[in-house]
Amino acid sequence: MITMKDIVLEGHPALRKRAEKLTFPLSPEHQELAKEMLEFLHNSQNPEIAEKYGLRAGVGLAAPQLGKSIQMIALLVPGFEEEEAILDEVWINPRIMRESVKKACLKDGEGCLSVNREVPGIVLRPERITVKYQDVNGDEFVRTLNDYEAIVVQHEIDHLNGVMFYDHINQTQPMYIPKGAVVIGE
Ligand SMILES: COc1ccccc1NC(=O)N[C@H](C(=O)N(CC(=O)NO)CC1CCCC1)C(C)(C)C
Ligand SMILES: [Zn+2]
Repeated sequence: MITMKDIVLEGHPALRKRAEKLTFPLSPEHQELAKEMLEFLHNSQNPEIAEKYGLRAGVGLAAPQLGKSIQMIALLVPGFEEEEAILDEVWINPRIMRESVKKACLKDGEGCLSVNREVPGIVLRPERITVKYQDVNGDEFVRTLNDYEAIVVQHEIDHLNGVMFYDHINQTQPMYIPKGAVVIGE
């Protein structure tokens, strides 16, 4: 099972490379990796397992964070109360096709499973995105997301392009939120 020691930290080259597109059918190794990545997120959101293995509660994970420079991300965005998760899946070769002009940000900024420090600052991202991706079988999907799930997906796709969340923080005014931006978590 994947635990925190398998997740590379900032400074690892895989976090600053463009990840390779995958072809289908996926190799058995890549099929197994997809399963393990989603299982890590489920484990990390299970209080007993997370406690036992010291897992940070993850909502998304990108293959480069495991040192694998391939275009694969796992997403587990919980629903509200006990309803099922909003996103519980692995996306291959995701590509943002459209993005809104309107921006959104998390009130308290972002963190990262590969960053073991607080990096204060607002991370502005398009509030709504349309993403094309393939599932582990190679079937193609187009999906429009907004708000929190759009932020998670953009954070993970950034990892496939060697981008870290703090690359988006305005160095001169890190806390500045432009007028008209949607603030999530208020
Ligand atoms: C169940 O957990 C939650 C429930 C409700 C709100 C938030 C969370 N958890 C998170 O935001 N978790 C973050 C996360 O997984 N990531 C993913 C990551 O590092 N991917 O590479 C960072 C988030 C920052 C914005 C979007 C993803 C960490 C870095 C704090 C572990
Ligand atoms: Zn991250």
